[in-house]
Parts: sequence; structure tokens; C-alpha cells
Amino acid sequence: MRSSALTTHTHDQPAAATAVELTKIYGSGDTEVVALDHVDVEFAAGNFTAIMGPSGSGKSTLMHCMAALDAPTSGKVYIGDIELSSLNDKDLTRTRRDRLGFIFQAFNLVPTLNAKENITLPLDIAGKDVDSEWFDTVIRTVGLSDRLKHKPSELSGGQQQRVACARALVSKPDIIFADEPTGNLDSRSGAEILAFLRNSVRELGQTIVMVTHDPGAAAYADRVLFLGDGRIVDEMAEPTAEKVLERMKNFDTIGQVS
Ligand SMILES: Nc1ncnc2c1ncn2[C@@H]1O[C@H](COP(=O)(O)OP(=O)(O)OP(=O)(O)O)[C@@H](O)[C@H]1O
Repeated sequence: MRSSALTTHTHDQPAAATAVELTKIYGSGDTEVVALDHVDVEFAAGNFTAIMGPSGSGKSTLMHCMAALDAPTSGKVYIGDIELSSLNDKDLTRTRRDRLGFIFQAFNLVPTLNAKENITLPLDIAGKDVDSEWFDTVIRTVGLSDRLKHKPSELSGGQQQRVACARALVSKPDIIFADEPTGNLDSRSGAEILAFLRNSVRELGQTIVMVTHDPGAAAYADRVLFLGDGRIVDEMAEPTAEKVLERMKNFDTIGQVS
């Protein structure tokens, strides 16, 4: 069992999350796969970052290690100033619950609960009060005011993902990790979700890290990180879909087939 002492880490600029020399190796011997190879990265607070790269480049592994869903082989991950490997299981669960929000490709809603109940579920489980003013702001941001009594089966895919976005936003997490959040949506619903995520960064000050394969989705971010073979090989500020697509094409020309 690890110590529960919190290790502090000082930054020149406060970052919502930081990886230092983050390495993840799956398997051993002949079957060893280096999924992340000494990755150093900071995710600035109040920023929207997209992570792109060919299939197998380590995007999901990076997100899972940053989000305390998987443990690194070596290196450190910080959420704010908290170093994750310094936490015992209980503190890790609490950190995940209190400081992190998640949006997945599959909406992961509870079918028997209505939209409002799904949105407040994490707070209810944590025994925390719902800040009704904040709840209203979030609901307005994601445009769900007239759908709160509906069960997931009575909502479209886009509406269900809006519920998942609201659920992630409502507890005011330090950072939201989104894994292909528009992967199951038609392009119009996907664009709506991306606009909500963008708005939540601009208007609510939310920090978001999103894995995507879609250059159009990455263009909503402030910054795009490009992973190749478990390393950050490039990054782009003020991305456009065209610029991201061009950059992704370069991966193919150097043999990293997507
Ligand atoms: N549980 C695991 N066991 C063994 N190898 C794994 C495991 N998870 C991931 N890998 C390997 O680690 C590498 C990185 O995988 P990862 O899923 O992070 O890539 P990705 O960029 O998210 O890929 P995709 O775009 O296809 O989802 C791949 O070679 C993958 O096969």
C-alpha cells in the first residue's frame, strides 16, 4: 500500500495537470509494448487541448494515466499539485471523484434515471449539495432545460451526450477528460457537443483534454498535441481542421500509418 502523503510540485505557471517522464509499458519480453515513452506535458488551466495521433500512438493510454484510470510504469502524473502515485486507493478514488470529470464515446448514462438525476448522480454519490445556480448555468450551456425529466431512452444520441457533458461539468472538476466524445454522433450533434465544450472553456473557465481522430473536432481546441509512437512529436496552437489534417498526413509519409 502506498503512502497517502500528498507530494507537492511547484510550477512556474499553474497547470491543471502535468506528466513528467511518463512511461507506460504493457507486457514484457517479446510482447512488450512501450505505449508511452517518457512523455513530459502540461495542461494549462482554462485551456482546451486535443490529443491526436495515429492508431496505437498512445492517446488513450496518456489520457487514462493522466485521469488516474491506469497507473504509469514510471514517471509522475500531477493533478494540480497532487502527485497521483503518492495517493492510496481511497485518496485516488476521492481525487478522481472530486477533481476530475469524464466524457466517453459511449454516453454511460444510467437508463433508469432521468436526465437531471443522471447529471447530479456524482454529487449525490459524494453526498454533496447541488449548487442550483451553477446547475442552471450548466443546463443552459448545454441546452437541456426542457429535457431534464426525460430518461436516456427518450433522448437522441446528441442529447444523451449533452447530459454526459452536464454531468461532467456540474461538479466543477479541475479538468475534464473526454475520450472521442463525438465518436458516436452524427456530424451535427457532434458539432453541438464540441461547441458546448468550447463554451464551457470560454465562459465557465473549464479545463478540457480531449482525445480525437477528427481534425474538425481538434479545431475546436486551443492547442493540439500530436502523439507518435508514445511520444509527443508536435503541437499546434490555434488549430484549424485544414492545418491539423495536413499535419496528420505527415504521419503517413514517415511510415506511421493511421
Ligand atoms: N491493456 C493493454 N495491453 C497491452 N497493450 C496495450 C494495452 N493497451 C494499449 N496497448 C498498446 O499500447 C499502444 C498504445 O495504445 P493506445 O490505446 O493508447 O493508442 P491510441 O493512440 O489511443 O490508439 P487508437 O487511436 O487506436 O485508440 C498500442 O500499441 C496498444 O496496442
